[in-house]
Amino acid sequence: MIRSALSYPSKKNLVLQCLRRMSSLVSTSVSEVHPGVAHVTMHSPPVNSLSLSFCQELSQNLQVIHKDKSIDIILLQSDIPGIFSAGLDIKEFTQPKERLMEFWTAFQQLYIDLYGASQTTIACMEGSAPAAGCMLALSCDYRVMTSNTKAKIGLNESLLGIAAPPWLAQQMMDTVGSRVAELSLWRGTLYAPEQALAIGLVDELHENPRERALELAVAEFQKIPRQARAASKTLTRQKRLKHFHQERQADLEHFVNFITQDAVQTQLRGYLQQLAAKKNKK
Ligand SMILES: CCCC/C=C\CC(=O)SCCNC(=O)CCNC(=O)[C@H](O)C(C)(C)COP(=O)(O)OP(=O)(O)OC[C@H]1O[C@@H](n2cnc3c(N)ncnc32)[C@H](O)[C@@H]1OP(=O)(O)O
Repeated sequence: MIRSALSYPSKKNLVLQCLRRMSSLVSTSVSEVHPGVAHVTMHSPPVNSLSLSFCQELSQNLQVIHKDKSIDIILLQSDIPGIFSAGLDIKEFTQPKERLMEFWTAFQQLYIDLYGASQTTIACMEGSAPAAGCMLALSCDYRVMTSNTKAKIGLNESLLGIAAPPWLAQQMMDTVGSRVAELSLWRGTLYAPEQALAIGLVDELHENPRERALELAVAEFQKIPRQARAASKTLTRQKRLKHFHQERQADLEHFVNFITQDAVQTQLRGYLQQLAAKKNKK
C-alpha cells in the first residue's frame, strides 16, 4: 500500500481534486499545518523504497504544490518509524527494458520536481536515507536529521555494484565538497548523524526533526522574503537543471544499458538476498 499524503490548510479543493486523480492514494486527510507550510509525507511500507508508482505519486504531489501560490515552504517527511526512504526500489532494477525506462524517467522527474521546486524545501529525516533516499534529502534546501545513531545517510550505490548517476554525484559534491564526495562515493559510505553533520551532509541534528523543521520554517525561513529565497535558489540550481535537461536522454540510455548487464544483475540479486538474510536473522 502506497501513501504519499499531501496535507496543508488552504486550497483544499485543489488537493482533493489531485488526490482523486491518484487512485493509489489512500489518504486524503488535511492536517493542520502553519499557513504557507505544506507537509509531504511519505508512507510506502515497509521502507519507503522508490518504486515507479511511488516516484510518480511524489512528483504529482510536488507539482500540485508548485502551482499553489499560497504555499512557500515544503517539509518532506516520512511516517515510517526509523526510515526516511530506503532509496530506489531494487526490485525495479530487475524489470524488462520498457519498464526500466519508465522507472528511470519517473526518478529523473522526481529529481526535477524536488530539486527544481521554487518553494523552500526542508527534509525532515527521522530515520535512514541511503542512496536515492539521500537524493531526496540532497534535493531539499535544508536537511534536519534525527540524532538517533541507528539512522544512516549517504550514497551507498557502490556496495550494490552500481554507481550514482552524475547528477546525484554532483549534488553530493555541491554539498560536501569534491574530495569528501569522491571518497564517500567509491566507498559507499553511510554516515551516522554526527558524521553527516561533521561533513555538512546534513545541516542540523535534532531529536524531533519534524518539530524543528516547522520551527525553522515559521521562525526563520518565512521571515526571509519569499521571492528572495526563490531567486537565490535559482542562482545556485538553474545551471545544474539546464545541464540535466540537456543530458536527460543520455542519462536514461546509460542507466538502461548499465543496469541490464548480466554482471550488474547478478550483483543486485545478491544484494537483495543479503537484505533478506539480514531480515531473517533478526
Ligand atoms: C545506475 C543506478 C543508479 C541508482 C541510484 C540510486 C540507487 C538506489 O537508491 S538503490 C537502493 C539502495 N538502498 C539500500 O541499499 C538500502 C537497503 N535497505 C536497508 O539498508 C534497510 O532495509 C534499511 C536500513 C532501509 C531499513 O532497515 P530495516 O528497518 O531493518 O528493514 P529491512 O532491512 O528488514 O527491510 C524490510 C524490507 O524492505 C526491503 N527493502 C529494503 N530496502 C529496499 C530497497 N531499497 N528496495 C527494495 N526493497 C527493499 C527488504 O528486502 C525487506 O523486504 P522483505 O524481506 O520482503 O520484507
